[in-house]
Amino acid sequence: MKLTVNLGKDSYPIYIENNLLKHANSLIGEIFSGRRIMIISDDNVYPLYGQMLTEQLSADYDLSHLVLPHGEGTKSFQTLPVIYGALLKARISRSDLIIALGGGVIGDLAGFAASSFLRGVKFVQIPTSLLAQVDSSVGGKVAVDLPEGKNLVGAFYQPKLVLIDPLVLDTLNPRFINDGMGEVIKYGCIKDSELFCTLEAHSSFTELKEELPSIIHRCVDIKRVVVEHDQFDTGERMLLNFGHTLGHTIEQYYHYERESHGEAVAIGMYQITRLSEDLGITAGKTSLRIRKLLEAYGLPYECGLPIQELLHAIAVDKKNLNNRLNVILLHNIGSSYIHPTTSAFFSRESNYII
Ligand SMILES: NC(=O)c1ccc[n+]([C@@H]2O[C@H](COP(=O)([O-])OP(=O)(O)OC[C@H]3O[C@@H](n4cnc5c(N)ncnc54)[C@H](O)[C@@H]3O)[C@@H](O)[C@H]2O)c1
Ligand SMILES: O=C(O)C(=O)C[C@@H](O)[C@H](O)[C@H](O)COP(=O)(O)O
Ligand SMILES: [Zn+2]
Repeated sequence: MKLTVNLGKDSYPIYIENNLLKHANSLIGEIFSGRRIMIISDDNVYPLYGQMLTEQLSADYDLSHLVLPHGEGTKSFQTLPVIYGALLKARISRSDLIIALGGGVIGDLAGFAASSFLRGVKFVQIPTSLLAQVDSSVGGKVAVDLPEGKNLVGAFYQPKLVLIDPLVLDTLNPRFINDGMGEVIKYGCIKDSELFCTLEAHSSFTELKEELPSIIHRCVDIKRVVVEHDQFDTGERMLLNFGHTLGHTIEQYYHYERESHGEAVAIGMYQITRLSEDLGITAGKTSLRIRKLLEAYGLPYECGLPIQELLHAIAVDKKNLNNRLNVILLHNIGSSYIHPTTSAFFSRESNYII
């Protein structure tokens, strides 16, 4: 399956196919005619898939690689000099290429390094986690975290190519399968009630496996359309942030060490919907449907934190504009909108526990 993200001169193809990694070479050759390639990966993924890639590419290119420790802690400002140093050592120039081989951490981090090194080096996304395949490898948001908040330093920088091989998910830890399902459920909530119903009908990842390539395709296609309409996140793209206002603050509160991104977003989606349902904004029973689906796919829906604890981190959310906190709410499943509000939305009951 092939999709194209149409963004004028920044357009790029996305391929989704089992065993794609085995012939990545030819697809990379279609978009890159330079000499040097640096593969950036982590210490879980590179031992599994690095060789498959290097065996194909080493005949045609000067290859180097950088393997970083896995985990969200690596997606930090402190890792950037390590990457820039490796790029300099490998003599990567603007005519060369960076390949991000890994989950969302590697994609966001290597993508940001690619956007900033020499003011921009081409990069390719080879996402290996479910979350990265359905969400982070597409759309060009690249970033690192700061202690004060998620993704606070970043750029919009589109890849030249995205290669999605669903078979690599066979080696992914079940926790991170569930994690990726958090973003899949998000797409159902914001844009696709049919997808949501399909997920309800299967009610576990094992049952869903046969349909996985088409589910990945559906999610990527939803994101493609949104990004084509609003690449720079000034309107419709904010809908992709459903559950993230609370989700990002939960991640930050626990120093990016407790809830994974998908888990935190899962809690965020349920809790914001519970709040908006209480306010009569969202149709009754919507939060219950979300909660049941999160439970079925092994995701949390609460974390026991008083919402007061999160207010300062909510204040640095990137959707906040002109002193308005823009939160993403649902009318009902499949229908989302941007709700401009203030911190009173979150603090009207001071002891609200999420
Ligand atoms: N840019 C975006 O649009 C966007 C969208 C969603 C999430 N994100 C970001 O993505 C990050 C989370 O991504 P993630 O969930 O992929 O985390 P991750 O990159 O940490 O990957 C999860 C874990 O799985 C391992 N792994 C990855 N692929 C594997 C495979 N095939 N086999 C075995 N192990 C494998 C990794 O080493 C890691 O331990 C967060 O930082 C989040 O903010 C960005
Ligand atoms: O691509 C987008 O736009 C998204 O919001 C997708 C989110 O799933 C993702 O977590 C993104 O990194 C959040 O971006 P941020 O702008 O809230 O940092
Ligand atoms: Zn996300």
